[in-house]
Amino acid sequence: MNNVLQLKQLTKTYGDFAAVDQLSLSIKEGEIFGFLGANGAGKSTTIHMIASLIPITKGEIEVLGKNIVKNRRFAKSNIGIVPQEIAIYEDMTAYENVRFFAGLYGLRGALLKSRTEEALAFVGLDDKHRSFPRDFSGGMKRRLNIACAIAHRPKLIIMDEPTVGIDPQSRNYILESVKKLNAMGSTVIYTSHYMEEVEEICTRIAIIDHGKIIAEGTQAQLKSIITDQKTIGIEVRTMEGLNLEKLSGIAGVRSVEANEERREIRVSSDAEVNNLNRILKELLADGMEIRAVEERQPSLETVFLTLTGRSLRDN
Ligand SMILES: Nc1ncnc2c1ncn2[C@@H]1O[C@H](COP(=O)(O)OP(=O)(O)OP(=O)(O)O)[C@@H](O)[C@H]1O
Repeated sequence: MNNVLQLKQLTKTYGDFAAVDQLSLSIKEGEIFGFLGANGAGKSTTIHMIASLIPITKGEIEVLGKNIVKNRRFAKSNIGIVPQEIAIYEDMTAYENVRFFAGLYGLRGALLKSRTEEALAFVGLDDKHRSFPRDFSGGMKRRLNIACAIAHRPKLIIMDEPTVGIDPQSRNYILESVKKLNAMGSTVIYTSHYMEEVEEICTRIAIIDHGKIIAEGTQAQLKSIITDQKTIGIEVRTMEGLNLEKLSGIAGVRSVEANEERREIRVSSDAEVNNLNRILKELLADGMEIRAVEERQPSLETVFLTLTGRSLRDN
């Protein structure tokens, strides 16, 4: 498979501070690639350099094998960016907005018209051609923003936290759209603070911290990095009687999570500590009925926390 995007030692400095620090990465055709990082990790700065919105301090970016600085127009026509801040014109109709952005990418005439209509239909706004975005919900504005970025059918679509602050229905719609765009042949870079979204759609992930990639791979590969912990899932008949504090106090236990829906208790412990008997004994002593005990992979959240020392969400 060909590389759609290649970053070579990409660096962006502001004075002495490196927001992006010699970052190298290859993304292949057909991937949905996730950028995971806490606030300030350098995700947006990287994306802005890829989209030629800010200059590169050092290093190189290639889109479909071509240097983006030397082949500006080529790069632009092959990239569609959905920025973090919604970038649409409130005083233009939905149709005019998409037509305007598609026009910037060089589409003209009948093709401009058909692609504009196609993009609006794709995001489910085909009955809103003449409506103004000022009357739209947050989710509809996001969808319009996506239509503006995809009308020119770019090979690479970059979405910078497209689901922040929108209703669950629009969120699902956007996630489904990402999968559909990917199935139709676009490679996607997706950044999000929501770990579940990344787990649901991304084929490969880079964990970015302080402007560098600290880990990269498929979910299974990232999870296998965590070798100093083991996680067991204990399925119970009901959660009644569950005492999380008591379980957390058992020697070697690092975290305990209860999933009501699946009626599963997940206990992560130091790999070298054998505390399974003790855990089960405590549950039985509290009158719980155990249905199954299985080994589980750590969650992506645990991987992130272990590698970066901080949580994605609460900063
Ligand atoms: N124009 C600028 N001047 C100085 N520092 C900047 C500038 N733009 C970004 N930075 C700094 O670079 C670092 C990376 O910022 P960036 O926006 O890329 O992070 P991020 O991972 O996208 O975070 P977020 O999720 O908040 O968007 C931050 O510390 C930020 O303060």
